[in-house]
Amino acid sequence: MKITDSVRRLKGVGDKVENNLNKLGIFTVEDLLEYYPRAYQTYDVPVDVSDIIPGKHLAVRGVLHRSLVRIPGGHVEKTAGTLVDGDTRLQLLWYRMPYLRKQVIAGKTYIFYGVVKNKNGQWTMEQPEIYEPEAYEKICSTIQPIYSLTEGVHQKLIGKLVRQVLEEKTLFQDYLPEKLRMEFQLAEYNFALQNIHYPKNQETLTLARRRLGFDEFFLFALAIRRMKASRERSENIHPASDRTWAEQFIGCLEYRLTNAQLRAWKEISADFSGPHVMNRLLQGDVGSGKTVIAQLTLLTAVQAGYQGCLMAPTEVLARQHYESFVNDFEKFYQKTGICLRIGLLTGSMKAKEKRAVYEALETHEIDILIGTHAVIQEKVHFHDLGMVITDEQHRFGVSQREWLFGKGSLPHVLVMSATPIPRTLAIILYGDLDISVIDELPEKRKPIKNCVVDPGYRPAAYRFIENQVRQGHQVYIICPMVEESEFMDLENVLDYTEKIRKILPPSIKVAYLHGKMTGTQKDEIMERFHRQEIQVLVSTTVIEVGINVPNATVMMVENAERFGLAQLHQLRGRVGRGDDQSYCIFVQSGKSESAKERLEILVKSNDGFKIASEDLKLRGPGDMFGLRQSGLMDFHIGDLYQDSDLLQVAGDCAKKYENQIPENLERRMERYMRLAGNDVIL
Ligand SMILES: Nc1ncnc2c1ncn2[C@@H]1O[C@H](COP(=O)(O)OP(=O)(O)OP(=O)(O)O)[C@@H](O)[C@H]1O
Repeated sequence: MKITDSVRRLKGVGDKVENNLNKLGIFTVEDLLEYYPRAYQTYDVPVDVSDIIPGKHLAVRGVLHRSLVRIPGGHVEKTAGTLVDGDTRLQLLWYRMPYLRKQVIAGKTYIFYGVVKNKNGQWTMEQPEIYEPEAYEKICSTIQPIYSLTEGVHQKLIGKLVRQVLEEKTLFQDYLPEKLRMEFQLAEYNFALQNIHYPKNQETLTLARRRLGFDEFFLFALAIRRMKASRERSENIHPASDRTWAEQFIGCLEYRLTNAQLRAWKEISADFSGPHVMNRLLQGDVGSGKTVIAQLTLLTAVQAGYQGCLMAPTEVLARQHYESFVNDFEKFYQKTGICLRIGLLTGSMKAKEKRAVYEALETHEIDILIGTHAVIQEKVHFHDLGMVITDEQHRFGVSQREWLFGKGSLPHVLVMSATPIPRTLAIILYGDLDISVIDELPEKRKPIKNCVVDPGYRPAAYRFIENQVRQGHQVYIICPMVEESEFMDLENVLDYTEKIRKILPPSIKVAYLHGKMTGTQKDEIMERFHRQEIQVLVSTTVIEVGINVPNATVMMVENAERFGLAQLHQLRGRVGRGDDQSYCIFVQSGKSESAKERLEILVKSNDGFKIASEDLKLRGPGDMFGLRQSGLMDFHIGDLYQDSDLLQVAGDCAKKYENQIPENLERRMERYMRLAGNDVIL
């Protein structure tokens, strides 16, 4: 067997299973081995009912004195049973599993595995796994993997297939020389694979994770270094030396650019007149003012006679940029008489509208095109594209390269990023790009006032919100779910909107926004929010990136404990974008002290990188696969924030051993580049 073989080679994989595995992105044996568990379960020694500890995964031993019964009522079919031990009773509850009533026999001893919660005043274990004592014995004191699943692929199947491959002892040769492994304290590769799937104990799991995380970062860093070394910087065929429009534009702004913005602009502007095409990263924390730099850049390209294009990661954001560009360049026109023609192209536009945009681009009747990535890649032909601005999640891969360069236009490229990463790490990750950093917020900005509260604070929060709206401001409320779920007791956008409409006076317009709405519906809501026709927007995290409504001054996050801190930091970045004092209310449901402590980090700091890194320290390495930070450069295991030390090690190692690494690593390098969202970077 070779690792590049199809999973079809494995015992137990026929057409149907293969198809289902493919849905999970598993095509080859290697894909399967790198389909790492999303979490682990520790199967401890069983306890008696009287010894249960709520809130923890537990194995409880007990005899059901009566058969399981059906619980009437509710939307979902329920089956229940009760374990009794002296005065303590534990209710066992299963949803949609009526067959258990026949399988589980009264009078027999079982082990029930799950989390004990207080449900309506009763200790309850929901959806417990059921084991006969002999079966439990086999897994007792082990750490078992939990894989993400899809229809037709269950835990046991993946486990069985993975074991089958792991038994092939000769499958992998560690490509890292032993000397290097020793120097950087890295486990051997086969050991790591074995222990990431079936850890012997917590310690071997930590070692495995470190090694495999290292591999991802190392090969990625190596690929970036090789690319940088091998790439001959293309010639600058779109020089632009006249800055007068940009200077006029700066003169028309209602605010002064910060020193950091001016510095970034100077660096970008120097690229325009340099000998090589621009390939630059513009990095700045939330709300630091990257958009105006993008405007200056595009304006300068247009002044030199070229077209420019700005690609946004979502439709909502593309439209928002479009509206603000049209607005800002209209003001510019009023003051200077210089007219820029802006176009919009998104997936949800009608075919006829799109055709009109294609035509206008070819005939150069549009100077700046704003759109999403999806549409821009296909049928678009520019007359002379000189400048492309994109975001970090969409650095260009092979297909986009064809699109960009196939037409011989060789434009400048500026990549924008709001991910707060220290420069040393940015150099490893973006080593192929020049880097400009906006490390300063506009001077008039007042720091956001934050608080972490429990749900009992809501009435006061609503009064506060009402007050802010009376003063002309707007409010976001974030819920983790779109609609109610019987499995998770979390706030959801639809019910919350209904509830808060009743609580707030009718003059306050409340609307909702979530990812299941169509593009047009979302646009409509966002436009109305921009126009201040909506004062309170209840939303999922769809508004996480980029939304800019400076009039919004309150962000209330329900079930804040459910989110990663980096994500909460991005969310919080939606307020505090204007001169007014802004507020962020994190509502923590549940009493967990550690969750509160985590959220307090946000209250204390506004430094995105520090926040994400502190988060890890608090949670400790035991929670390695817990809440991931928001998904920039999704490596399988490595997380930029949690593993920043490892990234640094991998970067150092790539630098030091660049020329001593075996030749045949190309395939794997490419693999990790693709993983991180970059086929091959320009
Ligand atoms: N120097 C400045 N002084 C005052 N306000 C500014 C300055 N620069 C930008 N702004 C304003 O700050 C707000 C945020 O800027 P912008 O939308 O460019 O942020 P961003 O860097 O793109 O942030 P994010 O990554 O969160 O989208 C905008 O309303 C913008 O007009």
